Amino acid sequence: MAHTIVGIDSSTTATKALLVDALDGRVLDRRVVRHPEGTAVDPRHWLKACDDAVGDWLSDANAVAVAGQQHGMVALDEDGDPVHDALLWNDTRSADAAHDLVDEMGGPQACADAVGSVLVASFTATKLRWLRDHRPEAAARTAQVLLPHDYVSWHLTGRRTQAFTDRGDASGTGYFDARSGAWRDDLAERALGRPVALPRIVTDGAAAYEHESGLVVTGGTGDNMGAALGLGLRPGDVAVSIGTSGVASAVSASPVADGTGAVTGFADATGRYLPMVTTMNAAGILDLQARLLGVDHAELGRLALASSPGAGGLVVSPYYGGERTPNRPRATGVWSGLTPATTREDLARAVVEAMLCSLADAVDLLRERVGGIDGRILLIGGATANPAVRALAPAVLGGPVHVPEPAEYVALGAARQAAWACSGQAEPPDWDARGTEVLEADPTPAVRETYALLRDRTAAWD
Ligand SMILES: Nc1ncnc2c1ncn2[C@@H]1O[C@H](COP(=O)(O)OP(=O)(O)O)[C@@H](O)[C@H]1O
Ligand SMILES: O=C(CO)[C@@H](O)[C@H](O)COP(=O)(O)O
Repeated sequence: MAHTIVGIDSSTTATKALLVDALDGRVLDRRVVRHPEGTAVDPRHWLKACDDAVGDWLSDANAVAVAGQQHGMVALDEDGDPVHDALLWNDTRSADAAHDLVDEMGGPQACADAVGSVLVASFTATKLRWLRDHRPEAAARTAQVLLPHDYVSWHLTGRRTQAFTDRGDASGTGYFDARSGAWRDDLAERALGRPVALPRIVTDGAAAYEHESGLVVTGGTGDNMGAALGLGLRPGDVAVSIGTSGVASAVSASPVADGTGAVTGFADATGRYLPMVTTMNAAGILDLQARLLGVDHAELGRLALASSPGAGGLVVSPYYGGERTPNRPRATGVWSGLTPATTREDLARAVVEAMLCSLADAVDLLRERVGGIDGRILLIGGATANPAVRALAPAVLGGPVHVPEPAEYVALGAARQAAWACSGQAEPPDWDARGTEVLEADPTPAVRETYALLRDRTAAWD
């Protein structure tokens, strides 16, 4: 029998599927199917994208797992059909609901103590509250709430079992106690205004469902937990992901409850925790800048590298779509320092520097609020392919940056979880670590200083 595993990343922009050798984690094939754009999406698109990406791989595979964009609200009726578009992690319409829920829970620290994180608009609970207040007829029909990865995993079982999730993704809902690993049904009910069914929690590395063919479906996890598993993230290291979101994350043996809200105290996919700092404006602002300049990513990178540190005095506050870190859901982008001498090269450089400054803030917050993070910075995610991002990352982050060999680490993490379930072992399989390139550059602290000035000056403008 073939020993193959399928790992799926159902991300914000696309479904990325990997066919992997179960024994050593070698990637045998890879497919990508894009998702619709926007922050509210009919979740059935993800099922079709999954089917199209996976094709006939499952007929021969031993196991499959899905890791998915965190937090999205998939509200389903009694028949399992969506009552509303899924509101994604980067949809900020529930910012007021987040504020109200945190107050109702007794304030930020009490909220973090209860669920591991201080709720912001990204969290599923806030989206349920928005549904209650703005789409009451849809809220009244909601029988079950799933996360994006749960919805796709359930589909892969043919819906022959009760829907399921894992503690990693559950910890991003706002109605799950990350410390004890149990649902807080009362908080889900309080958010939606009525009782609602939640998926069963599948233990890390366990099978959630086995088809008659022998194909095992495992619990899956959130995309950032998947990336940590795929990378084999070690204690002390920080993974910096530059996808639609910007993320700084680290594994931790103990739970984190940061009442300032900067660090979200998620669970991971191996029985530990994954404290994280997340930004909402990462690769997307490079995409927009490339469009505005009428160039592709390669040319954007070339232009940025042809400018100089500080982009000729141009500084950007990159919170174009509202921001989560800092918590400024109504923010828009701000450019400062345009002069008659500003060049296209400066316009490209300024956004790359701004995006990296925002990630450097995220790394600093993680290091300040979580102990023992003194290891490597590992850079992953789509925008890591950009030569300007690679060249400027060590300069802006102020030290060496390790870039693991290009791979879909979220999908690889899902595959590793699926292989783990087949192995029957207590720990995930010890697949060979991928090679890492070390990037170094002279630090440019002045770039971060001017960024911080603009960030703080514009805080009152939202
Ligand atoms: N060479 C590049 N330079 C800059 N951004 C890039 C490059 N290649 C891909 N991207 C961007 O990376 C993002 C996708 O990254 P990915 O980690 O897959 O994100 P997500 O998990 O949100 O789907 C997209 O915004 C894409 O345009
Ligand atoms: O909201 C978060 C983490 O809390 C995001 O990291 C989402 O999980 C989406 O990730 P990408 O699609 O950008 O990878």
